[in-house]
Amino acid sequence: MRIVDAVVTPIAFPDPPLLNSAGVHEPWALRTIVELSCGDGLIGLGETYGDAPHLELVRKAAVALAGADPFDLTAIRRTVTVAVAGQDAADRHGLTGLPDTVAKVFAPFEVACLDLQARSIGRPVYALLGGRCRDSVAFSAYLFYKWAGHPSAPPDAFGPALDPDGIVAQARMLVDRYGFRSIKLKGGVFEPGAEVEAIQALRTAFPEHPLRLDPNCAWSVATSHSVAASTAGLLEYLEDPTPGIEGMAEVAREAAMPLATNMCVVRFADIRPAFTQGAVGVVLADHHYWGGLRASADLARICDTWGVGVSMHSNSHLGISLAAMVQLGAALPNLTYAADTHTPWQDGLDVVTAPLPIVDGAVAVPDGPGLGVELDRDTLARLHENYLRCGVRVRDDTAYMRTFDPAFRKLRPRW
Ligand SMILES: O=C([O-])C(=O)C[C@H](O)[C@@H](O)C(=O)[O-]
Ligand SMILES: [Mg+2]
Repeated sequence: MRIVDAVVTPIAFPDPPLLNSAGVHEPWALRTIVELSCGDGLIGLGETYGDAPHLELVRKAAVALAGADPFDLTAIRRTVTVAVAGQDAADRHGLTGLPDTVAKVFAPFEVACLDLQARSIGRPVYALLGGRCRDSVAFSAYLFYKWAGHPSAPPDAFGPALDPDGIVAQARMLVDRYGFRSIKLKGGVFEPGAEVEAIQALRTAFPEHPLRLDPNCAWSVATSHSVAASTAGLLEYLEDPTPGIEGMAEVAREAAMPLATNMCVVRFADIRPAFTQGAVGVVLADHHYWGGLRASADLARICDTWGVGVSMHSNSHLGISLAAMVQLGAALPNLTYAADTHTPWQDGLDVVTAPLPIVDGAVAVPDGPGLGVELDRDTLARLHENYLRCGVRVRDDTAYMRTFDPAFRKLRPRW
């Protein structure tokens, strides 16, 4: 098998005004869809970020992959490394430098190659990751403070959520629709006491659901200590309360609950300092920046060796990413927590013909060949038209927030 065609399509889809410590989601979320074809009717799919500097590198890598063997991921990674060398696509996660850039650019091609490999033998992707450990992969309800709608548009269907009652109503809507069995609140938006009240209200409304709070490093070490003390017994984990491995380690020494992260352990080089200092009890894997599904499985194995739990991180995404997360989640023996997903916020819109449904808070692992999803070409074309027209080229929650509140700044920590 040889790759004869690598098609890279940037897309944009509507996104509600979800608030976080950096600002607010813009009306359009960007993604890039990768299709690898071997000329025999088989197509492998991948999905990644849509920010312009990243897209440019994905395009360069795609050109360089013509003629590559989709089974030779070592050679494909080498080709990607050469194609992106010297061109840093630094991003808002602080991912920067060649190893981080290679991991992010290689990831959608690795997923697409695994999709191709699996399709060519009529087996699901999880079979290439060591086999299936579970029949379904659990996801959590991912709550956000949000405005009623984007200020330039009418209110959206989700409604506002700006206080504990609004957060509980949002949780109720997501739990009723999808059956989620655990709940994560994106914090770092209001002063910490208000967010603790929201957690207390969630605990009263959902006595059995494990709860998580993630302020994306909006708090100092001292504030984190105090929030950890007032949420002891309420949270299954507290995610990224404060910036940096050292700060997290200080908080972890006193916190009753494990600390989780997708911000201070984001590459293999972070593991030793974070784990030796006891900074985190849970790592949120994300194949989009850890370098694909196999690299994420390696991460999970290292976590297991250290007695660190594994969950999964998400950014606004569509159904190819969800399918990749499900295939990975199926194969990870130690996926001990429900994974994050932004899927409900896309309100049914997808780039695949039959999106994997979330039922009873979980996605049943598909047994069909490859990732288990097919591209919806009409929707792909429509979302690409959105991309051409929408004018957004890099996700910038802070700049968008500043159009409404010019004094707003991204402060980490803020409180
Ligand atoms: O767990 C996290 O930190 C995230 O999911 C990061 C995302 O960017 C989230 O904050 C968002 O969508 O605003
Ligand atoms: Mg997080």
